[in-house]
Amino acid sequence: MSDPLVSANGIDVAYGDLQVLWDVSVEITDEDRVVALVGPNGAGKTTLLKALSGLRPLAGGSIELFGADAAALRPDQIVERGFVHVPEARNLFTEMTVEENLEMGAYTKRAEQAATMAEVFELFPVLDERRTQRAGTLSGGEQQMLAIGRGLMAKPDVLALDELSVGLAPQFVDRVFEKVAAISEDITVLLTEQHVHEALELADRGYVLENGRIVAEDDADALLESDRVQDAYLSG
Ligand SMILES: Nc1ncnc2c1ncn2[C@@H]1O[C@H](COP(=O)(O)OP(=O)(O)OP(=O)(O)O)[C@@H](O)[C@H]1O
Repeated sequence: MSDPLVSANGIDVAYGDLQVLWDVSVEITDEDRVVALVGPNGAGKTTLLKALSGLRPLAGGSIELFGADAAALRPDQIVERGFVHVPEARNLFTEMTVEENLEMGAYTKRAEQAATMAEVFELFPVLDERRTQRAGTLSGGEQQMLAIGRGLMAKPDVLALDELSVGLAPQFVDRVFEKVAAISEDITVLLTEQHVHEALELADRGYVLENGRIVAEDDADALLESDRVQDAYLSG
C-alpha cells in the first residue's frame, strides 16, 4: 500500500466572492516521484499550491498532509512537516547573498543547515561559485536555482514548484528540468507548468486543471496521448 503524503479532498477556495477552485481533489503518495499539475493561465494552479501550503483558507473540503488534517496548521508548521512550496515569484531576498538566502530556507531545520547546504551546492555548483554574490545580481536561471535550493534547505518530503520555467530562456528550462529530475530521486515533486509537454514528459502522473476544476487525471504518458491534452495544449 502506498501512503498518501498529500491529499486535497474536494476543496473549494475563493478570493472574497470569487470562487476559483471547485471541488478539487488531488492525491500524492510516496510512490510518486513527479506529479504535474497543468492547465491554462488563471486555471487555479497557484491557488491550489497556496491552499496546500496554508497560505489560502479553504471554503470547503479538507487537506491532509502526511496523514494529519492540515486545517489548523500555520504555513511554517506545514513547511516544518515537510511540504515546501517554491513560489512562481521566487521571493528571493535580492539584497542578501546566495548563502544568506539559503540560510533563510533552513529556518525550520537549523541543526542540519550545514549538511543540507553542502548538498544544495553539489546539486547546483553555480550557487557554490556565487555564494557571496547578492541574489539580485544572478541571472534568471540562477535565481530559479537559488529559489529551489532555498526550498531544499527545509528538507522537504514534498517539494512543490510553481511555474519553474516562467521567464527563462529555453536552454535554462531544460537545465532546470534536469535538476528537478535529479531532485525527484529523493524527494517527491509537485510541479505546475505552462510547458505542458515538458512537464508531462518529466512526470509519472498528472492532473489537468481548467477553470478551477480537475478535468483529467492519469499517468503522464496517457495524458500526453489524450485528446484533451493534445487538442488544448499540444496542437499547432
Ligand atoms: N489575490 C487574488 N485576488 C483575487 N483573485 C485572484 C488572486 N489571485 C488569483 N486570483 C484569481 O484566481 C484565479 C486563479 O489564479 P491562479 O493564479 O491560481 O491561476 P494559475 O493557474 O496559477 O494561473 P497562472 O499560471 O496565470 O498563475 C484567476 O482568475 C485569478 O485572477
